[in-house]
Amino acid sequence: MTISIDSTTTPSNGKADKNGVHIKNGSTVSENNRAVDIGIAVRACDSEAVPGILKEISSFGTSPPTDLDTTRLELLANARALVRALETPRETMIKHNWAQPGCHTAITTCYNAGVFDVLKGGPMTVDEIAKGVGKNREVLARLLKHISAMGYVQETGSDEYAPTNFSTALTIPIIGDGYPCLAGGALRSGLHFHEYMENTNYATPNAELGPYQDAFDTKMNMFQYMVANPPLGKQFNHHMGGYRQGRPSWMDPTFYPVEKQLFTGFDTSPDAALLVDIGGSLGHDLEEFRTKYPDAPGRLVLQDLPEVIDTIQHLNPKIERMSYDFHTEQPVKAARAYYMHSVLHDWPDEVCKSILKQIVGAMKPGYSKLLINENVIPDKGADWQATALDMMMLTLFSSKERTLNDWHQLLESSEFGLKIVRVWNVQNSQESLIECELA
Ligand SMILES: C[S@@+](CC[C@H](N)C(=O)[O-])C[C@H]1O[C@@H](n2cnc3c(N)ncnc32)[C@H](O)[C@@H]1O
Repeated sequence: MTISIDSTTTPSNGKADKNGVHIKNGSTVSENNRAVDIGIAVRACDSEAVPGILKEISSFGTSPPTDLDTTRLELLANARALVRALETPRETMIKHNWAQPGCHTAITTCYNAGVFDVLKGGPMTVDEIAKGVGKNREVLARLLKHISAMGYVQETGSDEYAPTNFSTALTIPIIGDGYPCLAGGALRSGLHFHEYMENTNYATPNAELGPYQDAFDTKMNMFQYMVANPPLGKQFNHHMGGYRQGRPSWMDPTFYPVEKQLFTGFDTSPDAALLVDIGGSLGHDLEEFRTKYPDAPGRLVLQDLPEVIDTIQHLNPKIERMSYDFHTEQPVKAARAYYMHSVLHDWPDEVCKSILKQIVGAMKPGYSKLLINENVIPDKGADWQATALDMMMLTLFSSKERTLNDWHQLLESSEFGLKIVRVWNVQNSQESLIECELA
């Protein structure tokens, strides 16, 4: 069967451009669709691939060691490939447009209502859950039904649910807070991005008046907006603590030889700084460093905006808290290493240069290092988590996850006199450690 779109019919409140493309509310529909048979939308996306994927999966045996992250990730990649191959395009389209956004909505609302905290003691009925959280039963029942249909809580009876490891993990604030934080202070920008691009004729987004400012009708950047709209700021800081859990960490000896690169040759004078974490949020990285290297010499300094530093409740007393705006003079001079984790990706090159200028001004030639913990997007075969983050950077900050070439261009720009000494990485890590020194 062939569907046809009547080329003489323009949507009543839409318009057609000179290519015959219908434009309505910022969306476009190409008339080329007329050539495609609807049958393709209702058959498995790639039945021919299914036997090969199943063979690959069966090669893992009946009880693969899923505690080994490499095995687990390979199996997961195959399982995802199997789902994509078996789903029809129509099903995938419905999943993207109804099921996944609906699931995010349902989880966010239940999370804010405290449902997952109560459900931890389950199985329990919706009546019991609604009573436990003191909220409207009718809506909770519908939200839970969708979360269950998506497989994230377990249905144990009619309007009765049991927790899963996923729903229980949501009760840890650094895991669960990502939902209300992104729902309230971020995702709107992505939802309106296509309109922003249409309105700007697909120009590279502008950082001052970008998609975020457009969608949120604000002059603030995302950090400022979240701080100005509590509890988004606090939730964002939790999210920063959560997204990195379980990933390979640069401070592990198999990733970066910390002792050889940082401790050897360290200036042992009393006020010498070992590591300055710039834009370090609540200090999760320095906490991890302190735990992994309890006898490390020198000061550990945590720097972030005062609104963030002032919200820190628990921090190892050996870590110094310092309110600092990274566009101003770096107060800690000649540290062994200045460190930034997921900071430069938030900003376009011009803003990064302002941040880098302050660091370079404080570095001691032949001694100080700049350590950047970020994605280095490969030319081929990029990881989906890294490209997902790139979409966030594009729509939230008009910035990007950088390729190796991008990093060379930014960091080795002649105005700084920096050179990349080495890019460190390990298997299964989306992030790298880019080690720089003054040239
Ligand atoms: C994406 S978060 C990364 C946080 C942390 N490094 C991590 O990886 O979990 C970026 C951090 O930069 C901080 N930041 C934004 N603007 C800043 C500024 N002008 N000066 C200092 N820190 C800033 C934010 O408050 C936030 O904590």
